[in-house]
Parts: sequence; structure tokens; C-alpha cells
Amino acid sequence: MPYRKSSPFPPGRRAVSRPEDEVFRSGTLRMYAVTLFCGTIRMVGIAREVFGEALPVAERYAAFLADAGVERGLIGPREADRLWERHLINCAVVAEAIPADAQVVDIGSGAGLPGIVLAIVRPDLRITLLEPLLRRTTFLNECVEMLDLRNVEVRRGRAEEVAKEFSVDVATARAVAPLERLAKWALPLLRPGGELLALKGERAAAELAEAEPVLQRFGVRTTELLQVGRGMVDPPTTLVRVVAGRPADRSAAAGRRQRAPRRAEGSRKRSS
Ligand SMILES: C[S@@+](CC[C@H](N)C(=O)[O-])C[C@H]1O[C@@H](n2cnc3c(N)ncnc32)[C@H](O)[C@@H]1O
Repeated sequence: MPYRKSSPFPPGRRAVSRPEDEVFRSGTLRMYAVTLFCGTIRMVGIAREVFGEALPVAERYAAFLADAGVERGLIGPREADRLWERHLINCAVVAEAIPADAQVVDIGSGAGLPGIVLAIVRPDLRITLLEPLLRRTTFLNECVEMLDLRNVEVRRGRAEEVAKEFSVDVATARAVAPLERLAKWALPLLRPGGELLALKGERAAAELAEAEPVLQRFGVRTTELLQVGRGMVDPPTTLVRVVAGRPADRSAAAGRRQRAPRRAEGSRKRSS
């Protein structure tokens, strides 16, 4: 066969292909395809288990996220390929930690994570999606209408500015602010005994420790780290649960905070 100029191989080299290379190449490719296929099959099974009868609604939401969500810059283009594992299932498993019929506010809902997903998987919940940016509330309203979600309302606003309007059982938040700041925004929105469920990553324990002074100041009852979605998402979703105290506990805690500097001032005066 004549050597053509366009070939990247010099004469004689082109045809040389060691049999073990072929086996490696085809073997690796086959393994890759099998892994991809098995991963997809596994994810489909988990999605079915998590969403049950609501799976077609979740699929419509995923398609809208991958299309309009990416186009309008609400979700990164690279996320489109991993929407189910990193976003939909990761958020849906938070439902494990939410009591029946709870009233929920999702702070900083963005494109609807986790709020829209929770509304799909748990029709018993009444969910307010709280989001300050118009572009995002427009997207959220479109989602609610398209998916015919009767248990959701969208509220444009900042968490720290709407405390008087809320006294809910649960506040959720993912990727909104460090726990210290988030707690200041979320605790005033909760009824006594209500819970902040913050989806956090590897720094969950460190953020909880950093937020301790703020949590004490707000008179919180308990704090806890939880993992949900074991066997469904890898790694499981980490939640920081903060249970709000009664308003009396909160004002007592605030009172203790106010008195402390006065005592310090007095002791300085006495020593001078
Ligand atoms: C990184 S995005 C996360 C969106 C979504 N929770 C998610 O996980 O994909 C942070 C969101 O928090 C919203 N946000 C920022 N400050 C806020 C505030 N003070 N109150 C409520 N939402 C806020 C932003 O507008 C944005 O949509």
C-alpha cells in the first residue's frame, strides 16, 4: 500500500499494532463502557426508589435544569451530566430528616435545590422557596407552574429581612452561607423547636464549631451532624441540624450576652 503524505506515521510504522495494545485498548474501553452503563443503571434504580411515582415529575425538572437552567446560568454546564447524583438525589434524601406535614422554608433556593426536589418527593410538605434574585425567582415560578407543584410558593427576599413573616417547622439551605451567618438568618424564621437543616460538605463539623458562639447567643436547644442517603449517594449527604429554642430561651440568651460586657466594665472600674 503506497504511503500517503497525510498519514502521521512513516512508512512501515502505520500497520504495526501490537496485539496486547489492542487488547488493552479495547479492554479499557469495554470496562469504561460497562462502568458507565452500570453506573447509569444503578442511578436509575436509586432515582426510582427515591422518587417513586413522582419520578416523571423529577425527570421533567431535571430536563428543565439541564436546558433552561444551564442556558440562563443558574447551574454550571458541567453539572448537566451529574444532575441526578450530585443534585436531585443528593437533595431528595434530605426528606428523611423532615417530619410529616412540616412547613418548610428553603433559604437561597437558587434553581430550586433542595426546595423543588423536596416538594416533588414529599407532597405533604408546604414549602416556601426564598430567593432574593429576580432571575432566579422567575425560573422557580416557571418550575412550579410547569411541574404543577401545589405545595410550593416562591417568595422573593433576603432571609434576614423577612423574619416577621415566618414561623416554620424547618428551614433548609444548601450552598448559601457559612453556618455562622446562615444560623443568624434562619433561626428567626423558625418556630420554637423548629429545625435548621443545612446541607454541608466536608467542613460541616468545623463550621458547627465556628458557629457555636452565635448558636449559644440564639439559645438553640441542640445541634447535631447527620448523614442521610447512605447507599444512595456517595458520599452521603451531610446535614447540620440546629434545633431552635423557645423565644424565652432566645431572649434569656440575648440578655446574658448583653449583661456580660457590663460586668466586665464594672470589674475594670473596681480595679482602677
Ligand atoms: C450558590 S447559590 C445556591 C443555590 C441552591 N441552594 C443550590 O444549592 O444550588 C446561593 C443562593 O443563595 C441566595 N442568597 C444569597 N444571599 C441570600 C440571603 N440573604 N437570603 C436568601 N438567599 C440568599 C443567592 O441568591 C443564591 O441563589
